Amino acid sequence: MAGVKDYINDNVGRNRERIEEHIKEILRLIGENVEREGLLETPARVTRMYEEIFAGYSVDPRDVLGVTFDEKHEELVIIKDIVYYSQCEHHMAPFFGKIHVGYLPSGKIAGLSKFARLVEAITRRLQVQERITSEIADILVEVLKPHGVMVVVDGEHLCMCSRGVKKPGSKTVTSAVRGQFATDSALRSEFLSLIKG
Ligand SMILES: Nc1nc2c(ncn2[C@@H]2O[C@H](COP(=O)(O)OP(=O)(O)OP(=O)(O)O)[C@@H](O)[C@H]2O)c(=O)[nH]1
Ligand SMILES: [Zn+2]
Repeated sequence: MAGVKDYINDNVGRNRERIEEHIKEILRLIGENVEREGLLETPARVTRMYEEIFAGYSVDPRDVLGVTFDEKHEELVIIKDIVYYSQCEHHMAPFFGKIHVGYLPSGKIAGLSKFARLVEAITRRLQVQERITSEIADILVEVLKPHGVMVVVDGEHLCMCSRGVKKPGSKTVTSAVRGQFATDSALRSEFLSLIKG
């Protein structure tokens, strides 16, 4: 498994030639001329792109929160507007949007950049938006053991825009609440109003 900061899919690296060959074959099968100039490098380019967009498989999301600090602050912390790009597992089409994370620390905080790294590790895979939302919440609960966590994700799914039902601009919003956020509606409202601003 690659180091946390490498963020590259090492399976793709190991299987580069075979992946390139399969992409070439798909191009042939859709009726393309794989010998034309514009496509000569495409299998290699797509393979390099897979190294990036599927980098999450080479990172254990728990590891990115490895560095934590003991801190007395036990009130709301919000990291909002974390942009993500993921690939839907049904069509392998991109979906993207913003992720907002709030938590109530119980003596342990994580470095702010680690929340964005957690998002990267979870979204750079084949995913559904609901699972992204609950995985972020559950991993934060597991590692930081906070009093509560709330995660809100919005997403625009290209499989609903450029194909299929063709509804560009429609947004999916998902949320997950854990701990105190599940029982305290004022806390949920505070979080929601702060992520709007
Ligand atoms: N719940 C959920 N569904 C998703 C997500 N990404 C894509 N989908 C949906 O996955 C479903 C797959 O449905 P299928 O009927 O098997 O596939 P399809 O024939 O291509 O469906 P259409 O998109 O309706 O043309 C579609 O309704 C997609 O909109 C996601 O993150 N969460
Ligand atoms: Zn899809």
